[in-house]
Amino acid sequence: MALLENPLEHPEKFHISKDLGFILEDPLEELPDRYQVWVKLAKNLPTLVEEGQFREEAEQLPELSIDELQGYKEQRLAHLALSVITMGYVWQDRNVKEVLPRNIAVPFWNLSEKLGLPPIMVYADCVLANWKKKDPLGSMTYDNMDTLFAFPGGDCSKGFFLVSLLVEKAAASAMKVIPDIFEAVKKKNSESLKESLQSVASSVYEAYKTFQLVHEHVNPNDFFNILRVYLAGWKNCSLLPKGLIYEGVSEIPKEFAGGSAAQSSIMQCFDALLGIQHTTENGNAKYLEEMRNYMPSPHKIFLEAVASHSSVRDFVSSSDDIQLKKAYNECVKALVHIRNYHLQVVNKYIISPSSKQDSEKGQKSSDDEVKGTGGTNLLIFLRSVRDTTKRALLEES
Ligand code: HEM
Ligand SMILES: N[C@H](CC(=O)c1ccccc1NC=O)C(=O)O
Repeated sequence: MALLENPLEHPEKFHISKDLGFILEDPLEELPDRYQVWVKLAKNLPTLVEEGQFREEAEQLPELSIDELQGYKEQRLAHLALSVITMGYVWQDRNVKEVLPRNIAVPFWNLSEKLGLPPIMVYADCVLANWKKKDPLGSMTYDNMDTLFAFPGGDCSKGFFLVSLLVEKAAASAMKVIPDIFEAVKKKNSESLKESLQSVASSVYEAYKTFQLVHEHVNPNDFFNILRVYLAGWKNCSLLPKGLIYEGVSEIPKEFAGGSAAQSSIMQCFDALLGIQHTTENGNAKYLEEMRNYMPSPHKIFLEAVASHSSVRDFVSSSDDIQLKKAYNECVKALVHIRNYHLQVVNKYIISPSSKQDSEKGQKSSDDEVKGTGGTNLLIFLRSVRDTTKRALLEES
Protein backbone atom coordinates (compact mmCIF):
# COMPACT_ATOMS: atom_id res chain seq x y z
CA MET A 1 0.00 0.00 0.00
CA ALA A 2 1.50 3.37 -1.05
CA LEU A 3 1.23 5.42 2.13
CA LEU A 4 1.11 8.67 0.12
CA GLU A 5 -1.99 7.65 -1.86
CA ASN A 6 -5.22 9.48 -1.06
CA PRO A 7 -7.47 6.78 0.47
CA LEU A 8 -10.60 8.62 -0.64
CA GLU A 9 -9.47 8.57 -4.28
CA HIS A 10 -7.88 5.11 -4.27
CA PRO A 11 -9.66 2.95 -1.66
CA GLU A 12 -8.56 -0.15 -3.59
CA LYS A 13 -4.98 0.61 -2.51
CA PHE A 14 -6.21 0.33 1.10
CA HIS A 15 -7.64 -3.18 0.59
CA ILE A 16 -11.16 -1.78 0.25
CA SER A 17 -13.31 -3.38 -2.44
CA LYS A 18 -15.78 -1.30 -4.45
CA ASP A 19 -18.34 -4.15 -4.13
CA LEU A 20 -17.48 -5.72 -0.77
CA GLY A 21 -16.10 -2.76 1.17
CA PHE A 22 -13.87 -3.89 4.01
CA ILE A 23 -14.53 -7.60 3.41
CA LEU A 24 -11.42 -9.45 2.18
CA GLU A 25 -12.28 -10.44 -1.39
CA ASP A 26 -11.81 -14.14 -2.29
CA PRO A 27 -9.74 -15.07 0.78
CA LEU A 28 -7.08 -17.73 0.32
CA GLU A 29 -8.00 -21.09 1.84
CA GLU A 30 -4.51 -22.57 2.02
CA LEU A 31 -0.99 -21.40 2.80
CA PRO A 32 2.33 -22.54 1.27
CA ASP A 33 3.31 -26.00 2.52
CA ARG A 34 5.60 -24.85 5.36
CA TYR A 35 2.75 -22.79 6.90
CA GLN A 36 -0.09 -25.22 6.17
CA VAL A 37 0.44 -26.73 9.65
CA TRP A 38 -1.22 -23.59 11.07
CA VAL A 39 -4.25 -23.96 8.78
CA LYS A 40 -4.55 -27.70 9.47
CA LEU A 41 -4.47 -27.27 13.26
CA ALA A 42 -6.92 -24.36 13.20
CA LYS A 43 -9.34 -26.34 11.03
CA ASN A 44 -9.18 -29.24 13.51
CA LEU A 45 -9.89 -27.03 16.52
CA PRO A 46 -13.48 -28.21 17.27
CA THR A 47 -12.53 -31.92 17.19
CA LEU A 48 -9.30 -31.45 19.16
CA VAL A 49 -11.01 -29.30 21.81
CA GLU A 50 -13.70 -31.97 22.11
CA GLU A 51 -10.94 -34.53 22.70
CA GLY A 52 -9.09 -32.17 25.08
CA GLN A 53 -6.03 -32.44 22.80
CA PHE A 54 -5.90 -28.99 21.19
CA ARG A 55 -3.26 -27.44 23.46
CA GLU A 56 -1.04 -30.52 23.22
CA GLU A 57 -1.18 -30.39 19.40
CA ALA A 58 -0.54 -26.62 19.39
CA GLU A 59 2.56 -27.07 21.52
CA GLN A 60 3.98 -29.39 18.83
CA LEU A 61 3.86 -26.71 16.13
CA PRO A 62 7.27 -25.69 14.71
CA GLU A 63 8.27 -22.07 15.39
CA LEU A 64 8.16 -20.50 11.90
CA SER A 65 9.42 -17.15 10.59
CA ILE A 66 6.71 -15.10 8.85
CA ASP A 67 9.20 -13.82 6.27
CA GLU A 68 8.21 -16.33 3.61
CA LEU A 69 4.54 -15.39 3.63
CA GLN A 70 3.99 -13.91 0.17
CA GLY A 71 1.50 -11.07 -0.19
CA TYR A 72 -1.36 -9.57 1.73
CA LYS A 73 -3.84 -12.45 1.39
CA GLU A 74 -1.34 -15.01 2.71
CA GLN A 75 -0.64 -12.69 5.65
CA ARG A 76 -4.37 -12.30 6.38
CA LEU A 77 -5.01 -16.07 6.22
CA ALA A 78 -2.00 -16.69 8.46
CA HIS A 79 -3.21 -14.08 10.98
CA LEU A 80 -6.68 -15.67 10.94
CA ALA A 81 -5.27 -19.19 11.48
CA LEU A 82 -2.91 -18.06 14.26
CA SER A 83 -5.73 -16.09 15.90
CA VAL A 84 -8.00 -19.16 15.94
CA ILE A 85 -5.13 -21.24 17.39
CA THR A 86 -4.50 -18.58 20.05
CA MET A 87 -8.17 -18.37 21.16
CA GLY A 88 -8.37 -22.17 21.27
CA TYR A 89 -5.12 -22.42 23.23
CA VAL A 90 -6.14 -19.84 25.84
CA TRP A 91 -9.81 -20.81 26.25
CA GLN A 92 -9.86 -24.59 25.56
CA ASP A 93 -11.09 -25.26 29.10
CA ARG A 94 -11.49 -23.61 32.49
CA ASN A 95 -7.76 -24.20 33.17
CA VAL A 96 -7.09 -20.94 31.32
CA LYS A 97 -3.56 -20.56 29.94
CA GLU A 98 -1.63 -17.44 31.07
CA VAL A 99 1.30 -18.02 28.68
CA LEU A 100 1.03 -18.38 24.90
CA PRO A 101 4.00 -20.56 23.89
CA ARG A 102 6.62 -18.95 21.66
CA ASN A 103 6.01 -21.23 18.68
CA ILE A 104 2.63 -19.45 18.36
CA ALA A 105 3.34 -16.12 20.10
CA VAL A 106 6.43 -15.03 18.11
CA PRO A 107 5.05 -15.44 14.56
CA PHE A 108 1.63 -14.15 15.67
CA TRP A 109 3.16 -11.02 17.26
CA ASN A 110 5.40 -10.32 14.26
CA LEU A 111 2.61 -10.84 11.72
CA SER A 112 0.22 -8.67 13.78
CA GLU A 113 2.73 -5.83 13.71
CA LYS A 114 3.09 -6.17 9.92
CA LEU A 115 -0.71 -5.98 9.43
CA GLY A 116 -1.30 -3.28 12.04
CA LEU A 117 -3.51 -5.68 14.02
CA PRO A 118 -3.30 -6.83 17.65
CA PRO A 119 -2.14 -10.42 18.41
CA ILE A 120 -5.67 -11.59 19.22
CA MET A 121 -8.60 -12.67 17.03
CA VAL A 122 -10.35 -9.60 15.65
CA TYR A 123 -13.46 -9.00 13.54
CA ALA A 124 -11.26 -8.66 10.46
CA ASP A 125 -10.08 -12.25 11.09
CA CYS A 126 -13.14 -14.29 12.03
CA VAL A 127 -15.69 -12.33 9.97
CA LEU A 128 -14.03 -10.40 7.14
CA ALA A 129 -11.46 -13.05 6.11
CA ASN A 130 -13.11 -16.25 7.30
CA TRP A 131 -15.34 -17.17 4.35
CA LYS A 132 -15.54 -19.03 1.03
CA LYS A 133 -18.14 -19.82 -1.59
CA LYS A 134 -19.09 -23.49 -1.95
CA ASP A 135 -19.66 -22.96 -5.69
CA PRO A 136 -17.05 -20.35 -6.72
CA LEU A 137 -19.28 -19.36 -9.65
CA GLY A 138 -22.29 -18.92 -7.36
CA SER A 139 -23.26 -15.80 -5.43
CA MET A 140 -22.44 -14.70 -1.86
CA THR A 141 -25.58 -16.11 -0.24
CA TYR A 142 -25.72 -17.97 3.05
CA ASP A 143 -26.49 -21.32 1.42
CA ASN A 144 -23.54 -21.00 -0.98
CA MET A 145 -21.07 -20.05 1.75
CA ASP A 146 -19.08 -21.55 4.58
CA THR A 147 -16.48 -20.36 7.04
CA LEU A 148 -12.85 -21.44 6.72
CA PHE A 149 -12.52 -22.03 10.47
CA ALA A 150 -15.03 -22.80 13.21
CA PHE A 151 -15.20 -23.03 16.98
CA PRO A 152 -16.98 -25.59 19.18
CA GLY A 153 -20.80 -25.33 19.15
CA GLY A 154 -21.69 -27.05 15.89
CA ASP A 155 -22.86 -24.62 13.21
CA CYS A 156 -23.12 -21.71 15.66
CA SER A 157 -19.84 -20.07 14.61
CA LYS A 158 -20.67 -20.55 10.92
CA GLY A 159 -24.03 -18.85 11.45
CA PHE A 160 -22.64 -16.08 13.61
CA PHE A 161 -19.66 -15.18 11.42
CA LEU A 162 -21.48 -15.54 8.07
CA VAL A 163 -24.51 -13.47 9.14
CA SER A 164 -22.14 -10.74 10.33
CA LEU A 165 -20.32 -10.97 6.97
CA LEU A 166 -23.58 -10.68 5.01
CA VAL A 167 -24.62 -7.67 7.10
CA GLU A 168 -21.22 -6.14 6.27
CA LYS A 169 -21.76 -6.96 2.56
CA ALA A 170 -25.20 -5.33 2.51
CA ALA A 171 -23.85 -2.17 4.16
CA ALA A 172 -20.83 -2.17 1.83
CA SER A 173 -23.06 -1.26 -1.13
CA ALA A 174 -22.86 2.32 0.24
CA MET A 175 -19.08 2.41 -0.23
CA LYS A 176 -19.29 3.06 -3.97
CA VAL A 177 -21.10 6.39 -3.44
CA ILE A 178 -18.60 7.83 -0.93
CA PRO A 179 -16.47 9.49 -3.65
CA ASP A 180 -19.69 10.93 -5.18
CA ILE A 181 -20.66 12.38 -1.78
CA PHE A 182 -17.30 14.11 -1.36
CA GLU A 183 -17.52 15.43 -4.94
CA ALA A 184 -21.09 16.69 -4.45
CA VAL A 185 -20.16 18.59 -1.28
CA LYS A 186 -17.07 20.01 -2.99
CA LYS A 187 -19.20 21.16 -5.97
CA LYS A 188 -22.11 22.19 -3.67
CA ASN A 189 -24.31 19.93 -5.81
CA SER A 190 -27.37 19.32 -3.58
CA GLU A 191 -29.18 17.11 -6.12
CA SER A 192 -26.25 14.72 -6.46
CA LEU A 193 -25.70 14.70 -2.69
CA LYS A 194 -29.39 13.91 -2.10
CA GLU A 195 -29.22 10.93 -4.46
CA SER A 196 -26.05 9.56 -2.84
CA LEU A 197 -27.45 9.99 0.68
CA GLN A 198 -30.60 8.13 -0.38
CA SER A 199 -28.46 5.17 -1.48
CA VAL A 200 -26.53 5.24 1.81
CA ALA A 201 -29.84 5.04 3.71
CA SER A 202 -31.02 2.08 1.59
CA SER A 203 -27.72 0.25 2.18
CA VAL A 204 -28.13 0.62 5.94
CA TYR A 205 -31.72 -0.64 5.72
CA GLU A 206 -30.51 -3.60 3.64
CA ALA A 207 -27.98 -4.32 6.40
CA TYR A 208 -30.79 -4.22 8.99
CA LYS A 209 -32.87 -6.67 6.94
CA THR A 210 -29.90 -9.01 6.53
CA PHE A 211 -29.22 -8.86 10.28
CA GLN A 212 -32.50 -10.73 10.79
CA LEU A 213 -30.81 -13.87 9.46
CA VAL A 214 -29.16 -14.19 12.90
CA HIS A 215 -32.38 -15.66 14.32
CA GLU A 216 -32.41 -18.38 11.65
CA HIS A 217 -28.75 -19.39 11.93
CA VAL A 218 -27.56 -18.74 15.50
CA ASN A 219 -28.89 -20.41 18.64
CA PRO A 220 -28.71 -17.99 21.62
CA ASN A 221 -27.67 -20.59 24.18
CA ASP A 222 -24.98 -22.10 21.93
CA PHE A 223 -23.74 -18.57 21.20
CA PHE A 224 -23.67 -17.40 24.83
CA ASN A 225 -22.50 -20.61 26.53
CA ILE A 226 -20.11 -22.07 23.93
CA LEU A 227 -18.96 -19.82 21.07
CA ARG A 228 -18.75 -16.58 23.06
CA VAL A 229 -16.13 -18.10 25.39
CA TYR A 230 -13.70 -18.15 22.44
CA LEU A 231 -14.42 -14.52 21.45
CA ALA A 232 -13.29 -13.23 24.84
CA GLY A 233 -10.16 -11.16 25.24
CA TRP A 234 -7.66 -10.56 28.02
CA LYS A 235 -8.19 -6.94 28.94
CA ASN A 236 -9.94 -6.23 32.28
CA CYS A 237 -10.47 -9.99 32.33
CA SER A 238 -10.97 -11.65 35.72
CA LEU A 239 -9.59 -14.97 34.44
CA LEU A 240 -6.43 -13.28 33.06
CA PRO A 241 -6.21 -10.23 35.33
CA LYS A 242 -2.76 -9.20 34.10
CA GLY A 243 -3.30 -10.21 30.49
CA LEU A 244 -1.51 -12.89 28.45
CA ILE A 245 2.25 -13.52 28.34
CA TYR A 246 3.45 -13.80 24.74
CA GLU A 247 6.47 -16.07 25.31
CA GLY A 248 9.53 -15.08 23.33
CA VAL A 249 8.11 -11.59 22.85
CA SER A 250 7.91 -10.23 26.39
CA GLU A 251 7.87 -11.54 29.93
CA ILE A 252 5.36 -8.79 30.75
CA PRO A 253 1.73 -9.86 30.21
CA LYS A 254 -0.12 -7.89 27.50
CA GLU A 255 -3.81 -6.94 27.54
CA PHE A 256 -6.02 -7.00 24.42
CA ALA A 257 -9.81 -6.67 24.08
CA GLY A 258 -11.83 -9.55 22.71
CA GLY A 259 -13.70 -9.66 19.42
CA SER A 260 -16.52 -7.33 18.62
CA ALA A 261 -18.25 -5.84 15.63
CA ALA A 262 -17.31 -2.55 17.23
CA GLN A 263 -14.20 -3.40 15.16
CA SER A 264 -16.34 -3.21 12.02
CA SER A 265 -15.03 -0.41 9.80
CA ILE A 266 -18.25 0.05 7.81
CA MET A 267 -20.34 1.20 10.76
CA GLN A 268 -17.65 3.61 11.91
CA CYS A 269 -17.43 4.78 8.29
CA PHE A 270 -21.11 5.81 8.31
CA ASP A 271 -20.66 7.75 11.56
CA ALA A 272 -17.56 9.49 10.16
CA LEU A 273 -19.24 10.30 6.81
CA LEU A 274 -22.32 11.80 8.48
CA GLY A 275 -20.38 13.65 11.15
CA ILE A 276 -21.97 11.68 14.01
CA GLN A 277 -19.61 12.24 16.94
CA HIS A 278 -19.97 9.87 19.86
CA THR A 279 -19.72 11.20 23.40
CA THR A 280 -16.40 11.72 25.09
CA GLU A 281 -17.82 12.12 28.63
CA ASN A 282 -18.71 8.43 29.01
CA GLY A 283 -15.79 7.06 27.05
CA ASN A 284 -17.78 5.91 23.99
CA ALA A 285 -15.71 7.98 21.55
CA LYS A 286 -12.49 6.77 23.18
CA TYR A 287 -13.59 3.14 23.00
CA LEU A 288 -14.65 3.34 19.36
CA GLU A 289 -11.39 5.10 18.50
CA GLU A 290 -9.48 2.36 20.34
CA MET A 291 -11.35 -0.25 18.27
CA ARG A 292 -9.77 1.30 15.15
CA ASN A 293 -6.48 -0.16 16.43
CA TYR A 294 -8.16 -3.56 16.04
CA MET A 295 -8.77 -2.97 12.32
CA PRO A 296 -6.25 -3.59 9.51
CA SER A 297 -4.15 -0.40 9.37
CA PRO A 298 -5.20 0.50 5.77
CA HIS A 299 -8.85 0.47 6.93
CA LYS A 300 -8.01 2.63 9.95
CA ILE A 301 -6.25 5.13 7.66
CA PHE A 302 -9.30 5.22 5.37
CA LEU A 303 -11.66 5.87 8.30
CA GLU A 304 -9.45 8.69 9.56
CA ALA A 305 -9.46 10.23 6.07
CA VAL A 306 -13.27 10.09 5.89
CA ALA A 307 -13.60 11.56 9.40
CA SER A 308 -11.16 14.41 8.73
CA HIS A 309 -12.46 15.30 5.24
CA SER A 310 -16.21 14.85 5.53
CA SER A 311 -18.17 18.08 5.78
CA VAL A 312 -21.48 16.52 4.78
CA ARG A 313 -23.17 17.46 8.05
CA ASP A 314 -21.99 21.07 7.91
CA PHE A 315 -23.06 21.43 4.27
CA VAL A 316 -26.53 19.97 4.88
CA SER A 317 -27.02 21.92 8.15
CA SER A 318 -26.29 25.21 6.40
CA SER A 319 -28.43 24.38 3.37
CA ASP A 320 -32.03 25.61 3.07
CA ASP A 321 -32.91 22.58 0.92
CA ILE A 322 -35.47 20.73 3.07
CA GLN A 323 -35.32 17.65 0.83
CA LEU A 324 -31.56 17.50 1.36
CA LYS A 325 -32.04 17.63 5.14
CA LYS A 326 -34.62 14.84 4.81
CA ALA A 327 -32.15 12.71 2.81
CA TYR A 328 -29.47 13.23 5.49
CA ASN A 329 -31.98 12.39 8.23
CA GLU A 330 -32.99 9.20 6.42
CA CYS A 331 -29.38 8.02 6.83
CA VAL A 332 -29.40 8.89 10.53
CA LYS A 333 -32.79 7.21 11.05
CA ALA A 334 -31.50 4.05 9.32
CA LEU A 335 -28.51 3.96 11.69
CA VAL A 336 -30.79 4.48 14.70
CA HIS A 337 -33.01 1.67 13.40
CA ILE A 338 -30.17 -0.85 13.03
CA ARG A 339 -28.71 0.15 16.42
CA ASN A 340 -32.12 -0.40 18.04
CA TYR A 341 -32.38 -3.78 16.32
CA HIS A 342 -28.87 -4.60 17.46
CA LEU A 343 -29.93 -3.91 21.06
CA GLN A 344 -32.80 -6.38 20.63
CA VAL A 345 -30.33 -8.97 19.31
CA VAL A 346 -27.97 -8.33 22.22
CA ASN A 347 -30.86 -8.81 24.66
CA LYS A 348 -31.74 -12.15 23.06
CA TYR A 349 -28.17 -13.44 22.64
CA ILE A 350 -26.49 -12.08 25.78
CA ILE A 351 -28.81 -10.53 28.38
CA SER A 352 -31.44 -13.30 28.44
CA PRO A 353 -28.99 -16.24 28.49
CA SER A 354 -26.92 -14.35 31.09
CA SER A 355 -29.99 -13.79 33.33
CA LYS A 356 -30.93 -17.46 32.92
CA GLN A 357 -27.39 -18.44 33.98
CA ASP A 358 -27.54 -16.03 36.94
CA SER A 359 -30.87 -17.39 38.20
CA GLU A 360 -29.51 -20.94 37.91
CA LYS A 361 -26.63 -19.77 40.13
CA GLY A 362 -28.89 -17.68 42.38
CA GLN A 363 -27.09 -14.50 41.29
CA LYS A 364 -28.26 -11.18 39.69
CA SER A 365 -26.11 -9.04 37.40
CA SER A 366 -26.95 -5.33 37.06
CA ASP A 367 -26.92 -3.57 33.68
CA ASP A 368 -23.41 -2.25 34.22
CA GLU A 369 -22.07 -5.69 35.13
CA VAL A 370 -22.91 -7.43 31.86
CA LYS A 371 -19.83 -6.91 29.73
CA GLY A 372 -19.30 -7.33 26.01
CA THR A 373 -16.34 -9.39 24.82
CA GLY A 374 -15.08 -6.10 23.42
CA GLY A 375 -14.91 -4.88 26.99
CA THR A 376 -17.85 -2.48 27.28
CA ASN A 377 -20.67 -2.30 29.82
CA LEU A 378 -22.67 -3.35 26.84
CA LEU A 379 -26.22 -2.09 27.54
CA ILE A 380 -25.05 1.31 28.77
CA PHE A 381 -22.62 1.61 25.86
CA LEU A 382 -25.00 0.48 23.13
CA ARG A 383 -27.94 2.59 24.36
CA SER A 384 -25.66 5.63 24.56
CA VAL A 385 -24.30 5.10 21.01
CA ARG A 386 -27.87 4.74 19.74
CA ASP A 387 -28.98 7.91 21.59
CA THR A 388 -26.06 9.96 20.24
CA THR A 389 -27.02 8.81 16.75
CA LYS A 390 -30.63 9.91 17.35
CA ARG A 391 -29.42 13.36 18.52
CA ALA A 392 -27.67 13.81 15.16
CA LEU A 393 -31.04 14.31 13.41
CA LEU A 394 -31.31 17.76 11.84
CA GLU A 395 -34.31 20.12 12.12
CA GLU A 396 -36.24 19.79 8.85
CA SER A 397 -37.49 23.37 8.82
C1 HEM B 1 -25.47 -12.14 18.01
C2 HEM B 1 -24.92 -11.09 17.38
C3 HEM B 1 -24.26 -9.93 18.08
C4 HEM B 1 -24.01 -9.71 19.39
C5 HEM B 1 -24.34 -10.59 20.60
C6 HEM B 1 -23.35 -8.42 19.47
C7 HEM B 1 -22.89 -7.86 20.66
C8 HEM B 1 -22.27 -6.63 20.75
C9 HEM B 1 -21.75 -6.05 21.96
C10 HEM B 1 -21.81 -6.70 23.33
C11 HEM B 1 -21.22 -4.85 21.64
C12 HEM B 1 -20.57 -3.85 22.60
C13 HEM B 1 -19.09 -3.83 22.38
C14 HEM B 1 -18.45 -5.02 23.04
O1 HEM B 1 -18.24 -4.97 24.27
O2 HEM B 1 -18.17 -5.99 22.34
C15 HEM B 1 -21.39 -4.66 20.24
C16 HEM B 1 -20.98 -3.55 19.58
C17 HEM B 1 -21.24 -3.35 18.25
N1 HEM B 1 -21.78 -4.28 17.37
FE1 HEM B 1 -22.56 -6.04 17.83
N2 HEM B 1 -23.23 -7.89 18.24
C18 HEM B 1 -23.76 -8.79 17.36
C19 HEM B 1 -23.80 -8.67 15.98
C20 HEM B 1 -23.43 -7.55 15.31
C21 HEM B 1 -23.48 -7.42 13.89
C22 HEM B 1 -23.95 -8.49 12.92
C23 HEM B 1 -23.04 -6.18 13.61
C24 HEM B 1 -22.88 -5.51 12.28
C25 HEM B 1 -22.05 -5.96 11.39
C26 HEM B 1 -22.72 -5.53 14.85
C27 HEM B 1 -22.25 -4.25 14.96
C28 HEM B 1 -21.80 -3.68 16.14
C29 HEM B 1 -21.25 -2.34 16.23
C30 HEM B 1 -21.08 -1.38 15.06
C31 HEM B 1 -20.90 -2.12 17.54
C32 HEM B 1 -20.32 -0.84 18.16
C33 HEM B 1 -21.46 0.02 18.67
C34 HEM B 1 -22.16 0.74 17.51
O3 HEM B 1 -21.48 1.34 16.66
O4 HEM B 1 -23.41 0.73 17.51
N3 HEM B 1 -22.96 -6.39 15.88
N4 HEM B 1 -22.03 -5.76 19.71
N1 LIG C 1 -19.03 -8.31 21.38
C1 LIG C 1 -19.40 -9.71 21.30
C2 LIG C 1 -20.03 -10.06 20.00
C3 LIG C 1 -18.91 -10.29 19.08
O1 LIG C 1 -17.82 -10.60 19.52
C4 LIG C 1 -19.10 -10.15 17.63
C5 LIG C 1 -20.31 -9.69 17.14
C6 LIG C 1 -20.49 -9.63 15.75
C7 LIG C 1 -19.48 -10.00 14.90
C8 LIG C 1 -18.25 -10.43 15.40
C9 LIG C 1 -18.07 -10.50 16.77
N2 LIG C 1 -16.90 -10.91 17.34
C10 LIG C 1 -15.73 -11.02 16.70
O2 LIG C 1 -15.42 -10.45 15.71
C11 LIG C 1 -20.23 -10.12 22.49
O3 LIG C 1 -20.06 -9.48 23.55
O4 LIG C 1 -20.96 -11.10 22.35
